[in-house]
Amino acid sequence: QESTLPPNFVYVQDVIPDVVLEMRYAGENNFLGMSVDGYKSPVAILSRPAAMALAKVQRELKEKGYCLKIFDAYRPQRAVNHFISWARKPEDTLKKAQFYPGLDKKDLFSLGYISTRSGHSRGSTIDLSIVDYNSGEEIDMGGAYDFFGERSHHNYTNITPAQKMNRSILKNAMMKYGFQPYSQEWWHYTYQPEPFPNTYFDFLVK
Ligand SMILES: C[C@@H](N)C(=O)N[C@H](C)C(=O)O
Ligand SMILES: [Zn+2]
Repeated sequence: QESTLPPNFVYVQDVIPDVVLEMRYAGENNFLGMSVDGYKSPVAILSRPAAMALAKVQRELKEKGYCLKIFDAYRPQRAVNHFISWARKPEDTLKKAQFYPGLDKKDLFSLGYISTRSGHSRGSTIDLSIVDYNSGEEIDMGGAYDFFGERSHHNYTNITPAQKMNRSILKNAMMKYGFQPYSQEWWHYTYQPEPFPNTYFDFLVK
């Protein structure tokens, strides 16, 4: 499997066999409501250093009864371009109620919820949550993945203490192994130092 990838990229499942994948942009359960350009298979790809660090996160969380669940990892630039063309079609509001009820889709980039030059395309950024290791049930983060609004911000206060604690469990484990959080989205982390800080890759996810 690995031989089809550029040097220093790996399939996350090859490094973390028990990781849970729900690759949203390879299917229709996402803010566009359609599979996104460049995603040919529901697999997660990362730079090797990021994947190795993530394996340490998984090992630590597993001891606490949790398992990582990945929603997105490496994202081809053509997928980002698809996001941009989608945002330019104001008449298409198919998934507005679920993913961006309080916002105009044309503002999602300027408000920081989607990037035209995304860390995901540099290969060391990941969107993820945690689930119960045995049941696979998602841990309550006080907001859904890719909900674009203040509820997703790390400093949002109108969630329960348990939900805050759950966000902290993920954040503390990720930061311990070199992943930096993103203030606007509780699920989005970038491994530092990035092995490809200036390269926006466009190979297919397959
Ligand atoms: C679209 C969302 N999942 C995300 O990853 N947003 C950040 C800002 C990005 O596009 O890099
Ligand atoms: Zn992200």
